Amino acid sequence: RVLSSSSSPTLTQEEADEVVGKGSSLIDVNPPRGTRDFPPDDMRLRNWLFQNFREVSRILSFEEVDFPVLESEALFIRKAGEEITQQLYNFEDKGGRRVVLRPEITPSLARLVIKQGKSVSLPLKWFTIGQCWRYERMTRGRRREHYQWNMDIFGVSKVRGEAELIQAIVLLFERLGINSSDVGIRVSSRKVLQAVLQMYAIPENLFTQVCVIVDKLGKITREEIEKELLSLGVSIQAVNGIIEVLSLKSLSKLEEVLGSEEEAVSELKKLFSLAESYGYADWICFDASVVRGLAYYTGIVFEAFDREGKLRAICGGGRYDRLLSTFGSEDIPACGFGFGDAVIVELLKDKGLLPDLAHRVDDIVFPLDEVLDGTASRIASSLRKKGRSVDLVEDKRLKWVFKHAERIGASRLILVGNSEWERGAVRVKNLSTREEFEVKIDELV
Ligand SMILES: OCc1cccc(Br)n1
Repeated sequence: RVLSSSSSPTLTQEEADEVVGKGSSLIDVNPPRGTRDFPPDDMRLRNWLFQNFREVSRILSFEEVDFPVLESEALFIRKAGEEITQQLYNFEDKGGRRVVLRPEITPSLARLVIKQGKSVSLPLKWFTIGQCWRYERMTRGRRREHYQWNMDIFGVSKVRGEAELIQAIVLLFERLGINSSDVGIRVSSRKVLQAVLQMYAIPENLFTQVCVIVDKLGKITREEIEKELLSLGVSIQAVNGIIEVLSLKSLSKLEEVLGSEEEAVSELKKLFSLAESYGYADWICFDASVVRGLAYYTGIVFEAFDREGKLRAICGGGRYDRLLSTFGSEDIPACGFGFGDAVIVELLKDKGLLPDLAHRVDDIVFPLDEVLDGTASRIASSLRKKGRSVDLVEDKRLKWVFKHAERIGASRLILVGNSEWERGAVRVKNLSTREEFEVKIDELV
């Protein structure tokens, strides 16, 4: 049996040939449905985006954490009918455990906070960038994986937490060249809906399901929303009241409806006041229709959107003060957001803001004669030890080498030739000034 690296028996060569068919059709070279490869150009763009995520996280003094993509299914079993829990990429592993490829990261963050218990001092501010999965019938041909930047704060109960997170989002956009005329951030609070449900004496235990339904406002018809709410036992008066309040776009109107003593109102006013102090007030707007689709949000919620209205939400988040108790632990106030890697790239494309990230190297070293291949290796090695990126080329015509140098944006072309080498030197061509000169090897830096 052919042993794989994990020394568990895999296919014999004959079995492998049967699978592929000796000399017959090629295997399917595409990645699994709904997933992506990242060839060099795409990987450079992804690294550039993730480097900006990381830099903003550092600037906000967040610490990086990471988790397995594979999690226990139990972490994501929720009864509120969210799309995310109805599309779990779940399966039973060989040990009979129910596991999932995680659909989001917040539950893993909560799990680690609980696990670390008293050993973590609050507040804690963690960030991570990780791949998330869903299993959706490919009828809609949507992706099954994306990468998400998450920033979360545990231990801050005031809206200072949300204000910090929104600044991170604004800083990220500004770093990418996006401004507040391109993108806005809608802000509301689930306490708005909570207050409305109380006005209509709707039982608290329906709150989460109502949130998940009204999150679909704008995505499904008002009739469908009404139907789903009525099926929960919400009266038609309450349905109309809910939709009326959720269509408010003015905080002062909300205050007229709910009163200034209502927590939803005072918290939102505080957040908008902090936004002025942070200097990002022009980015945010109150919009009562924002509830976000995750069951566990309990307070302020927000989402960034492109003002042309062409794209899905760019990122979103909110407060989730009672997530830990759903895992049987003491609650710790928390807030966070998720920022996916797909919509932002569509927005950058639309705005002509994709950066030029061609492959770049410092030097190309090329022996003009194959007997100098050892010398060329020594020169390349010496430059690399000094931290220069070097592309060591051989078996190519000089014409190709010049084209290659242009293509990868090399700064210098270092030609190793017999005559120069006899003088202990090499020929250096500066590819930006086109200057060419001979350099003694021990002076080459
Ligand atoms: O935002 C929902 C979601 C979750 C996991 C994977 C993908 Br693609 N999308």
